[in-house]
Amino acid sequence: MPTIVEVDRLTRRFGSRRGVTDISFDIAAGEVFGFLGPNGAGKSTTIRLLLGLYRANSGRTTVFGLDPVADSVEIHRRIGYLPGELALYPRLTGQRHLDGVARICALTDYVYRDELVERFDVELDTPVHTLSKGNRQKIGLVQAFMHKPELLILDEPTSGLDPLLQDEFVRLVRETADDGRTVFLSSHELDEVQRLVDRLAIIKDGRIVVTDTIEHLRRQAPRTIELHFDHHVDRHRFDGLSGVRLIDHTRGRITLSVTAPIGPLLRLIAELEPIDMTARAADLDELFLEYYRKDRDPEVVDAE
Ligand SMILES: Nc1ncnc2c1ncn2[C@@H]1O[C@H](COP(=O)(O)OP(=O)(O)OP(=O)(O)O)[C@@H](O)[C@H]1O
Repeated sequence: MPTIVEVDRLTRRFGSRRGVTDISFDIAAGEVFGFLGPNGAGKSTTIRLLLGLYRANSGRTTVFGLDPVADSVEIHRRIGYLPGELALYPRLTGQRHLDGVARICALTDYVYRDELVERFDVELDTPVHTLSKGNRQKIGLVQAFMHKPELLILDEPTSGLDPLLQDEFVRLVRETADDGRTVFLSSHELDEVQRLVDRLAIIKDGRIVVTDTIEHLRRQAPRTIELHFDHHVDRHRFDGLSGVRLIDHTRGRITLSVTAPIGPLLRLIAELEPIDMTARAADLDELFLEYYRKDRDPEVVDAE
């Protein structure tokens, strides 16, 4: 698969404030790539670097093999962008906004646009300042998708959408990827990212802390096992089992978090003869939160 986005040791500072530091990742054609991180992590800065709105202090990035600053016109023609804070003209209607974007993109086929308007039940005839946040967001979504761009860059795309429309959005992204087009999706919503993406990077304090597939992360994610006993069991029996952590211990109940292959633990459990056992599925949220939690860097760094 050709590489659509390439980011190589990119750094952007704002005076003494960190923006992003030494970040690298690639996105292949047809991939849905998640970019996840808490507030202030550096997601929007990365997007602005990809769009050529900021210049990097060091490192390199290409989009479709082109330079985001030097080739911005060509790149912008081939992408659909939904900004985190959608700027619309308050007095214009949704229809006027969509017509404006259609002109810029030289859109000739309106069938897909009309289909999206219907699917998302977009209000086209009232000035946008009278619309709710979710209804404005729907206009932004149609603007980004309607010309079937090769790459979609979506910053917090489902913010303000109700659960039904969030499901519709998931379908739209899947169709886009099935069509061989590429989606870069930035979010701090763990659920949204889990449902949608093939691969993700987690950014924190301006640095990427992990890049992996959802499937691989899920395999590493902790499972929770709860054991019930009608006799006393020494909780230290689980000490020394690699990848097994005791998270709770009350009379008759032991709760464990497990990240290793389950075999050795199951043998020990059988020996201890519990009266009941429940196992909860891999908890990706917990794994993500671990990455989120690890010590925070200060906002202000020494400018070199
Ligand atoms: N124009 C700017 N001037 C000064 N500092 C900036 C600027 N833009 C970003 N930063 C710095 O870069 C850091 C990353 O900001 P960014 O907006 O990229 O985070 P984010 O992950 O998009 O956050 P959020 O989820 O809250 O939108 C900020 O904490 C801030 O210190």
